[in-house]
Parts: sequence; C-alpha cells; structure tokens
Amino acid sequence: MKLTTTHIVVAFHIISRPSSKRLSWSSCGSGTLRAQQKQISSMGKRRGSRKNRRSKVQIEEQCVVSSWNTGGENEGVASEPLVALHHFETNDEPEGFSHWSAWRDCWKQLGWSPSLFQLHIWSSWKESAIQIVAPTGSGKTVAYGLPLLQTKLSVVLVPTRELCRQVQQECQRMAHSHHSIKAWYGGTVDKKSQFTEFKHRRGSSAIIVATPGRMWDILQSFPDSEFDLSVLVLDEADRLALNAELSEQVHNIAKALKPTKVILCSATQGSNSRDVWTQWMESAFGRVPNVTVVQVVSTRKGPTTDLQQVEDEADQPKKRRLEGTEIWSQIPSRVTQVVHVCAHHKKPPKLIKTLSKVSGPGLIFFAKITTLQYISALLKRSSQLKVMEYHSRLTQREREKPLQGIVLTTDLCARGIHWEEAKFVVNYDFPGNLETYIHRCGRVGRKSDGTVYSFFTRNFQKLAPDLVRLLESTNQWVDPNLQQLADESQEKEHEPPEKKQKSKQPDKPKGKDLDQLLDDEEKAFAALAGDRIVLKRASHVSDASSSSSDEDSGDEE
Ligand SMILES: Nc1ncnc2c1ncn2[C@@H]1O[C@H](COP(=O)(O)OP(=O)(O)OP(=O)(O)O)[C@@H](O)[C@H]1O
Repeated sequence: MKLTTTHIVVAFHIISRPSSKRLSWSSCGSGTLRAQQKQISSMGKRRGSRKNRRSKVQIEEQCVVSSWNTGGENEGVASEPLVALHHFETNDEPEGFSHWSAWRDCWKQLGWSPSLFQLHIWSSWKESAIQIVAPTGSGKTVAYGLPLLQTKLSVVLVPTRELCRQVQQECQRMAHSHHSIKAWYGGTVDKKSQFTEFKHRRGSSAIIVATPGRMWDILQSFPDSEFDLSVLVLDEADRLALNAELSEQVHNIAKALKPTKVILCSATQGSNSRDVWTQWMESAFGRVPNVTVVQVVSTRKGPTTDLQQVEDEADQPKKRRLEGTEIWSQIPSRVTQVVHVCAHHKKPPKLIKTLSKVSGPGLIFFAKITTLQYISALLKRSSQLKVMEYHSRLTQREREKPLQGIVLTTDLCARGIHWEEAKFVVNYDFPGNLETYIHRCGRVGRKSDGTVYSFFTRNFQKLAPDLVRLLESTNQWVDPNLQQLADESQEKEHEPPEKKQKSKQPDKPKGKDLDQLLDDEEKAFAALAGDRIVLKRASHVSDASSSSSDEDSGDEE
C-alpha cells in the first residue's frame, strides 16, 4: 500500500464551521479573508502558550485533493472544484451534473453556502471511491448526503444507533418529502418488514442509514437476494475499520450489496485503517480502485523567532499525512483545549473544581461505565447539578432521550453526535488514543466556542509527545508537566532495549486496582463535600474491579 506522492493544494481557505457566516466560503473575498486571518491570529493570541503568543502563529486551513491505491501513480487533479460557488448563485449549470436545479434548490431552502471541501466532494462525485477527511462539525453528513438524494438506493453505515438516528434526520432535513430515508438499528421495526421495504425500494431513490450489525442481520436472514445498490457510505470509517466485529460486518455487507461507489468518511484516519478499507473495496468491486481523498488540513504560518522551528513544524503535518495518520487539523479552532497532568486520586476534586468554573451543558467522558455510575452517584449526592447518564447499558427508550444538563458518558458519545448546546467537555479519563481525543473535542465548538478539560495521568505518558504537538499545532497552552512527560517519553524511546524493558511504564497506575482508586476518589469527595456525602459505596458498583466487561466500546448489536 502506497500513498501516491502528488499532493496538490487546490485551494486556500480559512474555515471554522461552515454555518458560521463570518467564516463561510461565500464570504471569502480578499478583504474578508484578511479579517478572518486577523481573527484567527487573535484567537491564537488569546489561547496560545507564551511561546506561541510571541511567534504570532496563524493556523490556516486548506483543502487538499490527493489519491491512494495499491501502488499506482496519482492522475491529474483539478486545480479548482468543478462545482464552484457561483453555480449556486447563478443558473450556470456545471458540466456533467444532472439534476442541478434540485441540488441548488436544496441549498437555497437550507439558506446555506456550501463550504470549499463540500464543493470539492461534489466535484469528485464521479469517482468510484472517495475518502472525506474534514474537521469535526464541518458538515461531512451534508457533503455526502446531498448527492445521495440524487442517486438511487444508497446505504449509509454508522457505528452507533445514536448516529444512525442523527444522520437519518440530517438527510431528511435536506430531502423533499417524497424522498424516503430510513434508520435501521436494533430495537426498531421487525427485520422482515425492513427487508421487504429494502427490496421494494430497488431502482427507486432511497437512503437507508443503518448500524452494520442490523444491516448484516437483515441480509443474512434473506440470502440469495439481489440488490441494486448505487452508493455505500461508511461514516466514521476508521472506527468501523478498527473494531474487528464491525469491520467483518462491513466486509460482508460490501460483498453482498456490491455497490458501484464507496465513500469513506471521518475526521480522523487511524494508522492501520487503510489496509482494512482496501479489503472492503476488494469485496465491493472485486478490485481496489484509485481512492480520491478530499481532505481539510491545517498548517501554521507566521513570523517567529526561530525560522528553523517553523519550517520543521510546517513539514510535520505533511509527513504525518503521508504516513496516513494526519491528526493535526481536525479540531475546530474555536475549541479551547486545557490539558492538565494530575494524579489519579486528584481527579475527583479536580472535577468538582472544573464543574464550578463551567456554565451551560456539557459532557464528561469516562473509560468505564462503573466509574461513570459511581461519580454520577457522588455528584448527585454532593451537588445541585443536573446530571444525566448516557451509555450502552441503558434501555433503548433511555438512549432516545435528548441530551441535557451535564451528561456523564463513555465513548458511545465520542463520535458524530451533534449537540449544539454543549459548551464543555471533560475528559475525566483520558482516551487511549489521540483519534478519540479529537472526536471527543469535536463535541463542542459546533455552534459557538467550547472548552475541553482533560485530566492526563502518567499512565498515558506514551501519548504525551504527540499530544504536545497537537496542542501546539492548534495554538493551545501546554502544561509544563505534560511537556516534561513528553520529553521523558522521547528520551525513553532512545534508551537501549535492556534499559527500556526495565523502565517500562505499567498500563495501569502501579499497585492499585480500580477498587482502590475508587476508594481514593470516595475519600477525596468526602473531604470536599463534608457531611453531604455518605461514605457508602453504591451496591451496583461494588464489583467495579471486575475485568473490562464494563467498558463501553460504543459498538452496536
Ligand atoms: N455549508 C453549511 N452551512 C451551514 N451549516 C452547515 C453546512 N454544512 C453542514 N452544516 C451543519 O453543520 C452541522 C454539523 O454537521 P455534521 O454533523 O455533518 O458534522 P460532521 O463533519 O459530520 O462532524 P463529526 O466529525 O463530529 O461527525 C450540522 O448541523 C449541519 O446541518
């Protein structure tokens, strides 16, 4: 597998969320652009570390079109999108686009201007395989959803039920009432009627949004059926690829449905996803086509005291992208990230302190449901806060309730969920990889500014060097303790193998199991809350130390 070397920057653009008028593509006249640059640079000034403030670093976002396949060279890439903004403003129909007026009417109804990467995706729509990589909240659903409204039967696979419902609603918003968009996941109408409807839809225009588990279940129940599928969209494609069960289901679905087009979509790519994606393509097409990648990337620009440093850093995103692990650009610039290194037992008081600072609704992420339930019980007893639990052990009915107040959740909510009102995220437990960190950060900053507070414990030291680079690349403050952990980690990388073995950090904090850690948390809460807390562990968490069975992977069915 090789990424072709031609990466052509096809356009330059500073983007936040496309709906934001001041930063929208339509307002990209040079005067406005200068104002935007000023605005971005002043954001850097407000939020940046001292080092960044001095160097006045600007973050600029660009749309890059490239391609990959199993070894071939990249063919010529258009220097600007075939579908341009003026096509939306005039009657001038772009060449080769049927149903153009329907597309335009749809946008006019929504009252939006398409963003640059959305224009590029539509311009690339004739390709049989497209990969979309754009920041959280940038409008990827609309980017693939709008063309689906002009095609025959298409299937969108997403990893969770929540996302399934959300994508269905988003597509329905764009669609005229005659267009049928269905959401299929466990607990919905019976399989037989879903299958009959699917068969009935052959040849007509319809979108089915489903979890892979449900879709495969239905297809398995009715073997030897023929389908006439136009497009298969794999939303959160890296999540689907990196989970063995989901990946196997997608593989089987691609083989059974034989789509004519495959769309891969996510804010992150994950380092090993591409091998799995290749297998899916082989199942769908019987060969691996050239995959066109439309990607939003950010680079840092601006005067600095150290030119070499800027040049090195400017190279960094490109290098990472070439390795297929681009992680820098996908957190919107209006999200402030505050990462603090802290000891595990300090997390409860830190949480209370953080919650006293924030206002408005938000999400707190936990690695395990038992920890979540435990902290939830403590918060309910010790504060007046409106707390809601949200994880995969709830009933379907409970999972359908709208999010409100302070939501204690797991990675079930890490991806895709569009909750405009959310003002903050707390990573009570830091996620195991930076892709998940990026997706969790993306739950805020969707309508207005948001802040992400992360409690970083030493057992995540391995992530520290990349996390520091990520924070710097997005102009954020870097905790000196985090910098120190990053430096130590890099020094360890260069140690001879024997020494490395000796100094290897255990995955869990040394000598303490979850029960002990919860005891520490309980004491810390008691110290803070005084009499309001009854020092008695809730019975439903007394087996908290029991294995990883309480982890919430967010997978479906
Ligand atoms: N061109 C546009 N102008 C204004 N609003 C837009 C535009 N495109 C999409 N939106 C809106 O932006 C919001 C976020 O879109 P969406 O949920 O598709 O983000 P996303 O890129 O899929 O994010 P994530 O990576 O977190 O899943 C939606 O409410 C959508 O309706």
